Amino acid sequence: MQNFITINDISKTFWSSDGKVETPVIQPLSLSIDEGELVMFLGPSGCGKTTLMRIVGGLETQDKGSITLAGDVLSDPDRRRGMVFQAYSSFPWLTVRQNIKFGTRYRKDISNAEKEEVTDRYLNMVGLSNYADFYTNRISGGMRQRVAIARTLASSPDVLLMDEPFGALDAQTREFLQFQLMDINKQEKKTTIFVTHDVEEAILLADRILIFSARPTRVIKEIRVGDVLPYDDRRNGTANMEAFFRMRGEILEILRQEYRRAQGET
Ligand SMILES: Nc1ncnc2c1ncn2[C@@H]1O[C@H](COP(=O)(O)OP(=O)(O)OP(=O)(O)O)[C@@H](O)[C@H]1O
Repeated sequence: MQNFITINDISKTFWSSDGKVETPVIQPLSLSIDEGELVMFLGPSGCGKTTLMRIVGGLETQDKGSITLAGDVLSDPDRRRGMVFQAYSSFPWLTVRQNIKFGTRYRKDISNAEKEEVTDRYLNMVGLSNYADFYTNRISGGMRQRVAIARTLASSPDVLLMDEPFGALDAQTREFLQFQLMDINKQEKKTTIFVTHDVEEAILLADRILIFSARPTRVIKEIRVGDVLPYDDRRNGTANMEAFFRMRGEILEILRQEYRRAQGET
């Protein structure tokens, strides 16, 4: 479905607690995301990427504008939007398996037996079957993040919202989960918004990269990665490296220019 998520003229300003200092973060901004699309948000630090994602997730309210999901206007958080943050979040009094199963708790579309199957499926997918009965305060941070991702997927949201989910992971776990996410996105056609600082991660994962300006933010560049680097090549590790590095260089230059512009140098 085209325009599965639409962001219509959203604006947001934060105010200091005494109401004297305003920080305009998002000026009227509109964009749309298709069903099954994996869109990466890139932009200078503090430009408003997380704020925009939190507004899409219903965790932050916009001053003006609206968000629709499959035609429905969104407000409060609901099960249709699943969020994964950088900080590892899991319930330490539950085992790995129980944590993941917790994601299925409010699902009415599947039976109890299917909830067990779904739990096992995501437990395997994130490579934690051998740790199923461990409490999550007895596993590493990277493993806890895998639990959080599996739990969110088990809840079967229509949209996955990921805020630097792999930012704190070691290189191997990060790469493993990046490929898992690519597979999930393609197999389940899971619409995903993913915030990152990592240009290479953005190119590896994205159907489309949106580069945001400094505050108040707007989209300054849109890149359909697959036009230059076909998805299968990226997934199989056979991407044209010259094209990869050219795209990386172009993006870094846009970010550099935006940084300088925001500092008043250009
Ligand atoms: N609750 C809040 N109250 C006041 N200001 C806020 C609040 N949340 C965010 N901000 C400010 O809004 C701006 C955008 O923050 P946001 O976290 O959305 O940026 P970001 O692009 O995700 O940054 P980063 O890439 O560094 O994570 C920043 O200047 C931040 O200080």
